[in-house]
Amino acid sequence: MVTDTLEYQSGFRNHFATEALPDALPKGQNSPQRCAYGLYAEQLTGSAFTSPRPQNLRSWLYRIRPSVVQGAYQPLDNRRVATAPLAEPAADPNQMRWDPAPLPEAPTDFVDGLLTIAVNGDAGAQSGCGVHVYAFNADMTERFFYDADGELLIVPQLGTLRLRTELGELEVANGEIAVIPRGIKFQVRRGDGVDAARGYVCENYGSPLELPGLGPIGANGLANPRDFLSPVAAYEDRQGDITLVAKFSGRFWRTRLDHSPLDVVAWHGNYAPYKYDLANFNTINTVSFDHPDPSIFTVLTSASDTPGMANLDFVIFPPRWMVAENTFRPPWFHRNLMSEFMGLVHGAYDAKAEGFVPGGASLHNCMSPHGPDAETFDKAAAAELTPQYLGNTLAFMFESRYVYHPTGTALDADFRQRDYVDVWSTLRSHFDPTQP
Ligand SMILES: O=C(O)Cc1cc(O)ccc1O
Ligand SMILES: [Fe+2]
Repeated sequence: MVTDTLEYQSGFRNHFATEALPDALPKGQNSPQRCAYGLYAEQLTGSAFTSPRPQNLRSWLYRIRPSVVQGAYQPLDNRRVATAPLAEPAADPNQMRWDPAPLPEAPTDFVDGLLTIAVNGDAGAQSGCGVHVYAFNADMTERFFYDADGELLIVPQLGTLRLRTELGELEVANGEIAVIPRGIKFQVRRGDGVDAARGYVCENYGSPLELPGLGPIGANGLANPRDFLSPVAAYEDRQGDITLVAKFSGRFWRTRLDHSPLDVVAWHGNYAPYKYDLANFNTINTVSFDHPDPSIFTVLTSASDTPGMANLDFVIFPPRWMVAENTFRPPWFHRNLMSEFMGLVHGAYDAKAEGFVPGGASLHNCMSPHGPDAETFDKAAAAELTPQYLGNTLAFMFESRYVYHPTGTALDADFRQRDYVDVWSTLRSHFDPTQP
């Protein structure tokens, strides 16, 4: 358990410079003949060297030992985590919903507590994503992890997380998110007083998440850059019998280290983990009529090769005023090209009266019809349209141009709601050709 308060640097993808010891960062250059304190310089890139400047991501790490000091990797069995493309892709047009994944009884850490719900695209082609839930009750102490297949967008639902990364530590609570860029080594512990933790992870195989363009909204709004927080350098100089787990090309691997990989004394650059408190989202919505498209709630987006068609959009449905006049206010019935995975961080979601609970999930794939359940429809069609504050709510969506393939484990899970489609079955025809 960890109790200290952490320090952060603010700004989305800023060029940060941070050192845990004075003058550990070289001045005016990246790779001096000898680094201060006997450190090794190591560059970590998150883009091609030749990526355009706005997409160019790299950091310089000054560490006690370079990352090459490691043993040989051996395969590590992990049947709970899958990667796209699946050997037997199983997408179907049914609407799907799950209760929260059960919390483990036996000691289970974050890596062992991951369970894949669905994947899309092709990790090897750097497109699509994997959607996992995690449920764990043990801290990683001698185990560290990195993911070469994608960056990890972590959405806690139960229990604060302490993310100990090569570039420093972050604490992430319910209502906040964290992003660990591809390749960064880290371990996950529980925050102070947390017994068991649960939440969602989107493993983005595609281009790194960035802030959406604001178009006519202007220079401010939605997620503002200064609210994104990255850690300050923090290192441990610790020997031990350490295991480094890697997710590489769809499989898990492990190697031995005789030291902690969290040995970066100083770093500078724009490739770093970050966190964001969703309460800082400047929500913009209608003040006249009709329910806007949910793209207006985009927090972060990962571009695909086709402009406007995201590899992945991370969208939230935050607390907000509903004031639309002469309007059916909840989400409308719809069928979309984009595929939608949803989760609930807390409270209730305005399209579903029952059954979609915090920690649960739903999947509405390309062109699968969905929308308000029958109870929500009846209430909203009759509601008095006074200004209404939707306070206790925080849902999110991982929306993608690529169809999600649920894993066999998710399809067969006890916590899958096999009768989900019935939430719409009592919607009856009200049609009367004599009543305009
Ligand atoms: O399906 C959902 O609940 C997500 C969603 C919300 C909304 O307000 C409009 C469209 C949409 O897909
Ligand atoms: Fe939808």
